[in-house]
Amino acid sequence: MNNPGQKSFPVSWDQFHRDSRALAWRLTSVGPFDAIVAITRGGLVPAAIVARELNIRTIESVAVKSYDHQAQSAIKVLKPISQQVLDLAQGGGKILIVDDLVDTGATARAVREMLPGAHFATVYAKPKGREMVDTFITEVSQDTWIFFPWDMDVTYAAPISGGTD
Ligand SMILES: O=P(O)(O)OC[C@H]1O[C@H](OP(=O)(O)OP(=O)(O)O)[C@H](O)[C@@H]1O
Ligand SMILES: O=c1[nH]c(=O)c2nc[nH]c2[nH]1
Ligand SMILES: [Mg+2]
Repeated sequence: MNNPGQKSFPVSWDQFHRDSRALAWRLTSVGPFDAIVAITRGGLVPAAIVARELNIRTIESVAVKSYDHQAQSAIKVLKPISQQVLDLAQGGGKILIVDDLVDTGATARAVREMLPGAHFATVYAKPKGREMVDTFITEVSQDTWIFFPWDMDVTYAAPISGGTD
């Protein structure tokens, strides 16, 4: 989670678009894919960009929420993957799962279990979750918080040397 001692890695819309396009380029050697499953909500943005680049028109979403239950993190499925896409995977269709990042890997692990043969791609990865991802673009350290453009606003930044101007 986001603690005061963490490093920060702010990402602009422009950078996110470039990094998502780079992900699409990397995925060209893995596909073609029959469908994308975007993990909401953060995965919706890279999924749209990758779908455009790779000409994928069947796009499904899955919503999961992780929470701590008696010191064990559990996952609740808020919106499951449609039967149509599960059938597609069962019939040999190639499915691409997309999220914005993996951190601990808990979200990725849960969604992978729903689609064991799918290819899992994220734009960013932290070390703990990296092994859950097949393809990603940029790795950041575990103590870094990634700030996505849809979570930010333009605001004043204090000078590096301190002071107010
Ligand atoms: O690897 P993990 O430790 O599971 O963390 C990664 C997940 O956390 C964030 O989503 P979040 O659940 O905060 O919801 P959001 O996408 O709606 O912001 C992020 O978008 C990933 O889906
Ligand atoms: O915006 C976010 N940035 C992160 O680094 C992160 N890790 C888990 N969930 C996250 N959300
Ligand atoms: Mg998410």
